[in-house]
Amino acid sequence: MSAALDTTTEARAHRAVSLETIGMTKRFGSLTALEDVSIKVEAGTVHALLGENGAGKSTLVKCIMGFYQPTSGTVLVDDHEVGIRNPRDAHAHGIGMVYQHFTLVPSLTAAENLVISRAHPPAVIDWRKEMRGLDEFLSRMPFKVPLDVPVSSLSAGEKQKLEILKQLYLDQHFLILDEPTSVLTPGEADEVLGLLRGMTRTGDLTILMITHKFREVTEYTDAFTVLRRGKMAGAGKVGAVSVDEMSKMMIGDATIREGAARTPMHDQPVVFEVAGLFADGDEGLPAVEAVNLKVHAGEIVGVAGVSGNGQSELVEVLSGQRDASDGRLFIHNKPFVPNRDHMDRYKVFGLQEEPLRNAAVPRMTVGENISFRIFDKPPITTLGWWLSPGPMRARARELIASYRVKTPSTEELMENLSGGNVQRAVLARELSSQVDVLIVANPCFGLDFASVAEIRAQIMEQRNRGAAVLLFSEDLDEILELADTIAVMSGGRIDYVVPAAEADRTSIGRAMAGH
Ligand SMILES: Nc1ncnc2c1ncn2[C@@H]1O[C@H](COP(=O)(O)OP(=O)(O)OP(=O)(O)O)[C@@H](O)[C@H]1O
Repeated sequence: MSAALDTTTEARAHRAVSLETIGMTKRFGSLTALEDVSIKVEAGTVHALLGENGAGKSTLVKCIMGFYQPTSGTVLVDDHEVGIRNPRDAHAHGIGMVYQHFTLVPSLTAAENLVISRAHPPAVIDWRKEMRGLDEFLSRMPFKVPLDVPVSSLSAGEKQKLEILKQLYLDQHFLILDEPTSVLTPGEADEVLGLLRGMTRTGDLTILMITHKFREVTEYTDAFTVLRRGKMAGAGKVGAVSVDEMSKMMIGDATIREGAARTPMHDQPVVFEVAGLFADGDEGLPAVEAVNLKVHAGEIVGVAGVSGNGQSELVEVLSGQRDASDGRLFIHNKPFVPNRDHMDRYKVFGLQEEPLRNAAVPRMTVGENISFRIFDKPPITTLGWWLSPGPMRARARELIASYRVKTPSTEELMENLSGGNVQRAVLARELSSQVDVLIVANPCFGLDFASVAEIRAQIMEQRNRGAAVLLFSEDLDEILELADTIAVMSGGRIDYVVPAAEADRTSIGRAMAGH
C-alpha cells in the first residue's frame, strides 16, 4: 500500500476533532445572553453542556453553528481559528447539529432523505449506485434504520437515529446534540448514547451534548461545562465532581423546591370521564380506539406509553383540537364538549406539548401570552376588545415572578424566550387559576431539574386541592412519582389500568410494548 493511501485510511479512521470557543459573547439588544464563554471540547470525547433554562446553552451552540454571529469571540477547530458565518461554513469544518425536533421530510424514505441532504445532490440520481454507497455507509455505522420506507412510518427512536446518521453521512465528525434523548424511550436513549460514545472511543467522533439529565451526564459523558446566566459557572471531568456540585454550579444559591406531599383522598367522586372514545390520526387511520377513562377529584391518572401510540391525538381531542369519530366526554356526569365555553364553565385547563406552537402566540409579548386566557375578561378588558395594558402587565409581572420565568420584561416577544421559559410561561398561565380538571402532556419536557421539581410540585398541589388530573407522559419516572392510578396507552387503546401502589415497572413496560 502506498504511503499516501495509508495516510488517507488513517485519517478516515481517526477523524474526531477538538473544538474550542474563546471569549464567546452574544448580545440581543440590551440583553447579554452569553458573556465571555470559553469552553474546550477534547477530540474523541463526549462533553455535556449544562445549565438552567435560559442559561445560554442554545445561544452558545447557535454561535458555533453560525446561526448567530457572536458579538465577539472565536471558534477553534483542532487548535486553528475558523471563521463561521453560517451553518454551511460550520458543516464545511465538520461540525453538524442534531436538533430536538425532526428535520427529515416525512413523505420521503430514509435513503431519499440522506441523498437530498448532501450539499450538492446529483441532478439525476443513479439509485443503484446511491444504494450501494448507502449500504456501505450503514455497514460502518453502529446503528441501522430501514432505508426504504417513508420516514413518517418510522418510530420516534428510529427518526432520531436517522437524524444522527444523516450528520455522519454528511461526514460531520463534531456533533452537537440538543437534548437528543427527549423523544426516546429509556431503552432507546441508552442504546443511542452508548453507541455514540463507542464512536468517540474509536476516535471517529467528538460530541457536545446539551442535556438536563444527570444520569446521562454521569453514564455517558467524559467532561462537562456549566453555564449560568450566560457565563461560565464551572467545568471539569465527570467523576471528579459530584452531581450535587454540578447542580450547585447550575443554580447558584437558588433553592430547589421540595416535592409536595400527597394528601390522602377517600371516596372522591368521578369528575372527568372519557367513554368509548375513537379518533382518527392525520392520515385518516384510527389513532384512538375505544378509550375509557375515569378521573376522580383529587386523583392523578398517569397515562404512560411510548410516543406515537395515540396519546397526542387523544390529548388533541380532549383539548378540542381534533374531532372524535365516536364516544363521549363527561364532567360531573354532564356531557362535556371541549370548547372555550365548556372549558371555562367546568374549569378545564390543558397543557399541551410544544407550547410555543400549540399554546402561545410566538409574535406576541410574554405579558400578552401569560394573560391570554383571561385577556378577554375584566379587569384586563375595560372597553370591549380594547386591552387594558396596566392590569395586564401587573398580572403578568406577578406570574413571571412567582413562576420564575426568565424574561427581560413583560414586553419581550414570546418567541425570544428560551424553550424552558416558554414552557414555564404557559404553565404559569394555566396553573394560576382555580382548576377542576387539568390535562397535561409531557409538562417537564425540556425543563431544567429545578423547574421539573417546581412543576411537579404544582401539579401535585392542584391534585391535593381536589382537581382531577390526567397526566400524559413518556417519562415513566414522572408517572411513577405523580400518579395515583396508572393507565398504559398502546396502539391507540388503553387496556391496562392499575393503582400506582400496585404497579411495577416490568408489567408497565410489557403493557407499553403492547402485551
Ligand atoms: N433571538 C433572541 N432574541 C432575544 N433574546 C434571546 C434570543 N435568543 C435567546 N434569547 C435570550 O437569551 C437567553 C439565553 O437563552 P438560550 O435559549 O440560549 O437558553 P438555554 O440555556 O438554551 O435554555 P433552555 O434550556 O430553556 O433551552 C434567554 O434569556 C433568552 O430569552
